[in-house]
Amino acid sequence: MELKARAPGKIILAGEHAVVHGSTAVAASVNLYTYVTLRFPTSDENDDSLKIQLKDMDLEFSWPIGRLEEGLPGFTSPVSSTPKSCLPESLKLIAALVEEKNIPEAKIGLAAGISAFLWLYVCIHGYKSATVIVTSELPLGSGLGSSAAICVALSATFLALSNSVNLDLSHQGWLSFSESELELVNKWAFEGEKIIHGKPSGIDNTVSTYGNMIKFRLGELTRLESTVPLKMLITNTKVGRNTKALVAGVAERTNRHPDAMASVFTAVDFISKELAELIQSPAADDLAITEKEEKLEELMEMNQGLLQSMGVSHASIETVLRTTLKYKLASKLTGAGGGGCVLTLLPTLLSHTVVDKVMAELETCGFQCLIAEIGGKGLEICFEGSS
Ligand SMILES: Nc1ncnc2c1ncn2[C@@H]1O[C@H](COP(=O)(O)OP(=O)(O)OP(=O)(O)O)[C@@H](O)[C@H]1O
Ligand SMILES: C[C@@](O)(CCO)CC(=O)[O-]
Ligand SMILES: [Mg+2]
Repeated sequence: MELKARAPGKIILAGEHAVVHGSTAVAASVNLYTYVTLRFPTSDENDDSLKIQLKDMDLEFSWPIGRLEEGLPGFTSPVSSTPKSCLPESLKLIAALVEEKNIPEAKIGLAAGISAFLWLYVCIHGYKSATVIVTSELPLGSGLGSSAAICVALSATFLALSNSVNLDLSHQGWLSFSESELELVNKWAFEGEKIIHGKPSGIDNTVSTYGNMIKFRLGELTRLESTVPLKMLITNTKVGRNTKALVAGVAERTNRHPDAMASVFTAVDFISKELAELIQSPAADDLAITEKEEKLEELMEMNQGLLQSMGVSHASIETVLRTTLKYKLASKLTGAGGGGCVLTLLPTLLSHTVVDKVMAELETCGFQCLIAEIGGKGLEICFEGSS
């Protein structure tokens, strides 16, 4: 039996980092996906190992089942219906199993993703042979939620072939999960994100699971329907960074300046709530849309200023801000910052010539530009051969 899942990346329109500290944030899925295929060997294949193939990087890691039983004991009767947190003792055992694979130094960031994979798999399927294949359209570690997308896609394939989910195996093409199944996948994916991020808010896995646009606060999501088209230019500065370290940096700054940072988080909360109201309020004509876009630009600028005061901007992000401002366009970082991706609102009436010019200028700085569709579908699965 072979099954494939795809889970989208995301942009955060307002509220990253502050959301970890209890503020509201607004996020939307993007039409770039991580794909995970799960295959159990047939009895005559005689394959007694757990393998993960990272196709885009031409890497494969594999553990004999006996090595998993010995290195990560206690999973002879796995439970897929109750998401389990990976405690520090188990994380140490997993780290040892990953270390044995001698991941090339330049790709060492992958260790976190491989650890999340091992945890989710062993919790849900125990010591069962399988091959897992991963491909992704998302840049890794760039603020577009690659860690959440892989955790959602892994959890979905593992759960779909467990006894916690009932699926129509004859369905052709991409298939959505039921609400209760999505909730279960999202909870497991959050456990994976905890391994990668340390202290995630859960917004990234939630928007990847459910898709569309959401308002999120303290684990609670509200679905949003935008009345404006919302076209965003995404500029990848290609400056590598790691969400776990950036989230930890904001927590340290909060410990040093608790009152000042509490005010920053409160300001972000108001910005996110206003932004959510704004994008949902009716817009009768072009004038109303333009007015909304202007307000949205102001909120993005204010949020960026507050992200700077949290210490998560970067010289490359500032270069994008300065460049887009020359064309009177507003931008903010998206995701964890420290490099990674920047969003620029492209107003509805903006001419193609200006868009082309700004993109060309950003690209001469060595950045990569893309205009992604936002607010599309969330997690979907498909039985191989039918997509
Ligand atoms: N396709 C993938 N294959 C293997 N590991 C992956 C994959 N996608 C993500 N990861 C893991 O997630 C890490 C990147 O996660 P990180 O949270 O730092 O960035 P991000 O999720 O892309 O951005 P943000 O959290 O700001 O949205 C990678 O270093 C790797 O460990
Ligand atoms: C930086 C952060 O707020 C968003 C990363 O996309 C972390 C999180 O919410 O888990
Ligand atoms: Mg991430």
